[in-house]
Amino acid sequence: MLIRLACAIKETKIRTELENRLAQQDVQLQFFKPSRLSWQALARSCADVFIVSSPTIPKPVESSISLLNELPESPMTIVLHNRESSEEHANLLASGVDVVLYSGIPMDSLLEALETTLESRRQFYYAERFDRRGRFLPRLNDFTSNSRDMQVFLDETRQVVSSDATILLLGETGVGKEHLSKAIHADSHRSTGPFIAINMAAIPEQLMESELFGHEQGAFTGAVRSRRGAFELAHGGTIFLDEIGEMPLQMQTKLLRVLQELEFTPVGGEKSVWVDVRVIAATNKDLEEEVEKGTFRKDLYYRLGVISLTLPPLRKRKEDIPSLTNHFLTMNQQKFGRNLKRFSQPAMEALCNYHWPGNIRELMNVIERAVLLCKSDMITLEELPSVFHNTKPVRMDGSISALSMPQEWETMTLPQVRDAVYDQVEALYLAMVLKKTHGKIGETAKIAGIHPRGLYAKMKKLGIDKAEFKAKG
Ligand SMILES: Nc1ncnc2c1ncn2[C@@H]1O[C@H](COP(=O)(O)OP(=O)(O)OP(=O)(O)O)[C@@H](O)[C@H]1O
Repeated sequence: MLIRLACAIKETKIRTELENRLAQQDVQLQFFKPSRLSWQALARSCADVFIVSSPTIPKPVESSISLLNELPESPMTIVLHNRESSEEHANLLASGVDVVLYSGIPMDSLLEALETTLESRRQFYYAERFDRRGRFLPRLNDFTSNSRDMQVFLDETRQVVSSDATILLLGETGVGKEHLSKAIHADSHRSTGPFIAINMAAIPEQLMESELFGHEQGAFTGAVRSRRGAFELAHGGTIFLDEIGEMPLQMQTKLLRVLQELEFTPVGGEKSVWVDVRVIAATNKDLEEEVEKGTFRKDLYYRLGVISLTLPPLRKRKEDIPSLTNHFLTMNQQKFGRNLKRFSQPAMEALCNYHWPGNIRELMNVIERAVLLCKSDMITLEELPSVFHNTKPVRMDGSISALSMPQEWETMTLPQVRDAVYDQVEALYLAMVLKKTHGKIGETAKIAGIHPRGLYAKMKKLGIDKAEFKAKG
């Protein structure tokens, strides 16, 4: 992360020295004119460290300093004092200033003292990250798999961890793209830097530029304070751009430029900011198709996809379902203080036969629910949602099979049975039409009488992959 240093310094010599010495570091300097200083504007600069000459502080000093101390960044304040009076020095410290420096000391000593403050700020961020990293960030060694596809995938991933190249992670929703990108970050030489994730689908279009690149105060109505963007926050680490396929074309052009130069100008700003960031982008969209449709820039697609990795869906790595299930069982036992031994055999079989449209996220949720509902020390079929009660796998080859009437229906409610049957019928119908159209979405949607977007959503939910029908065509 870049450290923002806001200065309102009367001594020109100190200003010049600061500019010269800090220019090459991870420090972004902003100078305010001491003669026309607005304390409110200074406070809105979103700085990590303030350095001000004592005569610039409006009276009463205590309230001016407490205004800075209460800012969301919890900034540090350094006051340059032009007199060597220990009483005034003590008074400044008592009003909440972190460091008081006599401006008459040799320049080297002054800069050294300033450097110590900057270093403690770096440690502040490092400590924050270390905590989070220690508790949450997965490592690549945590990813073990019995599936051949997944093993190949993990070998490929290990080969690219140490490089700084941009990665494009592809795969259906919930397959673990963000989880994996955290592991790539934690195993890379950037692990002591921040990991910043930002989801393009979750940001309104008009705020996207500011979210990514920050803004200066007054840049637009409502921008009362300056704000850092995700790229600046990720300095020294990794930025994860989730749902990149949702990024509007205009922003794609800006992103492409930033990826090429690693330099950007915050909205409403004048100076460009340089950052050292590794970019990992992810999407569950077919970007090639988006390029063909003209909704995704071809040059950006190539730039992002220097290394392109596709995480297999859970239904294509069924060998891993038992170990993942047990992993989530242990996790939830700890979370809810339960002591459950295992899954019954029919329950585990049902989990393995299911087509998992929501992938690992769905599995995680199903296990959490089962742990909460379980009354004995073993999770049975009853504790799984109704769709698992018919363990017959849905056939995706387009052939129609008669609906089965499983024994479990005897104990299910009518709405539960209706849901289970409805999903099964929809899956069989769509598979039949996709087979006929050789996986063409537009044509299938037309026959089905629904919008292509609705068709995509249904296929995603039901775990239907159009590629399976293309191959057969
Ligand atoms: N290998 C794994 N081991 C344990 N938990 C995992 C694993 N992979 C994914 N998860 C968990 O599954 C959930 C979904 O994963 P994640 O958010 O990374 O998926 P995604 O592919 O990025 O989804 P989306 O495309 O919807 O953003 C997360 O809570 C994540 O922690």
